[in-house]
Amino acid sequence: MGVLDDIVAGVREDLELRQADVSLDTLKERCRHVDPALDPMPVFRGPGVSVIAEVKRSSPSKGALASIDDPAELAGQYEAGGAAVISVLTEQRRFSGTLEDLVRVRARVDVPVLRKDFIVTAYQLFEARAAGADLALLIVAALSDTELVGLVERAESIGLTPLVEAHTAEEVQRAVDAGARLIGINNRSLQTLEVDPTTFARLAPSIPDGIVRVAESGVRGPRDVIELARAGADVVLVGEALVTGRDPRSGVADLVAAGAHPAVHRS
Ligand SMILES: O=P(O)(O)OC[C@@H](O)[C@@H](O)c1c[nH]c2ccccc12
Repeated sequence: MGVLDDIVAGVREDLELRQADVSLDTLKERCRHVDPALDPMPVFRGPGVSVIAEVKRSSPSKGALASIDDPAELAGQYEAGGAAVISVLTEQRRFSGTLEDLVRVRARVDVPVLRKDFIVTAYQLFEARAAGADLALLIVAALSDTELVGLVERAESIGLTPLVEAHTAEEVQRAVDAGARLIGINNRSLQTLEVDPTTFARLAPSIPDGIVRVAESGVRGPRDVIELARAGADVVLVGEALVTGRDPRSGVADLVAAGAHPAVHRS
């Protein structure tokens, strides 16, 4: 069993417990009382490379990265540094995140918030929206075509912008066919956990014009942002470098500055 299957199996177990506790109808009711979702697409489509800054305590590949006792404070720093969107990992077993982290982040910042998790059922989309999320990650490799199409549609119908993550040309095609407007290329394989920084540049050309391109994982600093901008990235998603760096606010600001004039760098 690959790492992804293993993680999803754990996610499904935890999900069953929550579903026994809170009904789908209750979640739908909560969704009616949260503020309407924010749309990240205008900023993503605007000039420069947007930065999605991630609240990430640990990962299966690296173990503990940062304790992050106050995720809202960290998110506030990211926002002050110019992050377009805050990503919050809510997976518990491998990434030490919770939905409560997302609720706290949402209460602090004014920019859109992404629920980063292993979403396999509509219930999790309603959970995300009820917690105040504006975007939700959908990982192509974890889903059948029918599931992917259904979750993209469901997300859109409740105001969530799905970020559809692919790792191969075939997965990019499946994301496009599912109607994704926002596609992430993950430089880290969720099967082997290896980062190959050339993955984005290799696959970006297969994403049709008009779809927003997100480069995910392995971004260490401004130079990588310039490289990815040249390769066609509209957005970069960065976790580890920011949570382990000295100052999250200036860390984000440096990435934003590097991506501010991508046309100059684009070959
Ligand atoms: O910490 P990094 O290397 O900057 O990567 C961030 C983000 O891309 C990574 O956390 C991620 C990308 N896709 C995922 C899917 C599930 C969990 C985590 C991820």
